[in-house]
Parts: sequence; structure tokens; C-alpha cells
Amino acid sequence: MASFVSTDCILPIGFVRAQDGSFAPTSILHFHNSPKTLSPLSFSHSLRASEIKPRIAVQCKGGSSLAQTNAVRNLTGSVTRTQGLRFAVVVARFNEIITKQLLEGALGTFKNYSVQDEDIDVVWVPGSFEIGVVAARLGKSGKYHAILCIGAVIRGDTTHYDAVANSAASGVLSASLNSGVPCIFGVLTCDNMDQALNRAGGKSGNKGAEAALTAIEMASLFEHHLK
Ligand SMILES: Nc1c(NC[C@H](O)[C@H](O)[C@H](O)CO)[nH]c(=O)[nH]c1=O
Ligand SMILES: CC(=O)[C@@H](O)COP(=O)(O)O
Repeated sequence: MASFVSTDCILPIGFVRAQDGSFAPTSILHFHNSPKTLSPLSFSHSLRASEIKPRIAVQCKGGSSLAQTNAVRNLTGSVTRTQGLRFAVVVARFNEIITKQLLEGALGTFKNYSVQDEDIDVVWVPGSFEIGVVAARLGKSGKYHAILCIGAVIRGDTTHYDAVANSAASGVLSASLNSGVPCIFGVLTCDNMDQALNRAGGKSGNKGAEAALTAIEMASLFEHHLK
């Protein structure tokens, strides 16, 4: 059974045993809770207790030495713990015949998972290119646990599609990273209208509904495990 030191443990490595038997660390590894194998000089890894050499002392918060655990913690957002979670939905009006269906699918998912109407704000923007800046503003407001971004980019005769699709994706990702609030990419990028219709409630399902479930899970992960 793999075992790992718990989080917030600092492993002094490369140390000199003093005359009084204490250890003087010469370099520090800070441990996270990710169960990874420690290579001899790697950093920011959890240490397999079985790999702790007798001469290494592990100083953990609370003063215990050589703290070990047999439990690997798995942190996952729960789609059944939605009470108090607040969501913003940024929707592009461009290709509204598609985005309205995606929005309806998303709102249906929120309802099915007991997200209250008063905990959802829907913000309309002209097109998918404008989603990122609004998502970033909403994320930084501190009012929401996740931002669901909905759009439909459909290829035309020019390369404009690539600019809009790529900008939408990078805009949503940047909003996530800059605000620290999960911004979920629910923007269709399709070669034609049929592909979009199939993914907005057609035979390929509703990607808006799927993205809403991702938003719930990520909101729960951040609220219940990563604060
Ligand atoms: N062609 C599509 C667009 N184009 C509009 C842009 O999103 C943007 O609003 C405009 O360039 C002004 O900044 N938007 C979509 O969402 N989907 C498209 O297929
Ligand atoms: C994604 C777009 O911007 C696209 O719909 C625009 O069409 P076109 O490339 O024919 O101007």
C-alpha cells in the first residue's frame, strides 16, 4: 500500500547531523498532497513513506516526526452539494438560435441539481469574442463560485472563424486564471450549422447542459476543498 506524508510537511533533505543529534537542513522540500514518487532531488512532491531513509527526519506541523499516512486523499467536487453556490452564465447572442438552446440546457441542469434561480445570473454579450472580458469581470467580482461561458462559433467563408474561436477559448481560460474562479468553456466551435444544432439539444446532446454540470463540480471543488 502506497503511503505518503500528509500535506504541509516540509522534508529537510541534505542535512548534517549535529553533535547533539539534531538535524540541520541544508535544503527544503515543501510537500503538497499530490501522491507522486519522489526522485532523489525532486521538489514539491509527496514522499512515499517507504522511501524515507532512516537518516531523514520529517518535520510536520504539530511537531510530529516521521508522520505517515496510509490514506491518499482524493479531492473531488460534488454535484449534489449545490446549496449556496452562485453561478454566472455569459451567453453570446451571435447564432442565438443555437445559444438559446445551450442556455436552456444549462438552466435545466442547474434546476435538476437544485441550484436556486436566485443564485444564477445570465449576462448576454454580442458574440463569443466578448465572452472572455465579461467572464473575467464577473470572476473578479467575488460574487460567483463559477462562470459558465456559452457561445456558438460557426465557420464561414473566411478565416474569421479561427480568430473568434481561438480568442473565445483563450479568453475564457485567461478569465479563469486571472480571477481564480473556474470559468467553464461551453462554446461550440463548428464547421456548419448542423453540427451546432446536433450539440444544442440534437442527437449529440446539449453541450450547454454538460458544461453546467462541469460548472457545478468545479464550484464545489473550489468551495468545499480548495479554500
Ligand atoms: N462569427 C461569429 C461571431 N462573430 C462575432 C464576434 O464574436 C465578435 O462579436 C465580433 O468580432 C466583434 O468583436 N461570434 C460568435 O459567437 N459566433 C460566430 O460564429
Ligand atoms: C465565425 C465567424 O466569424 C464567421 O461566422 C463569419 O463568417 P465569414 O467567415 O463568412 O465572414
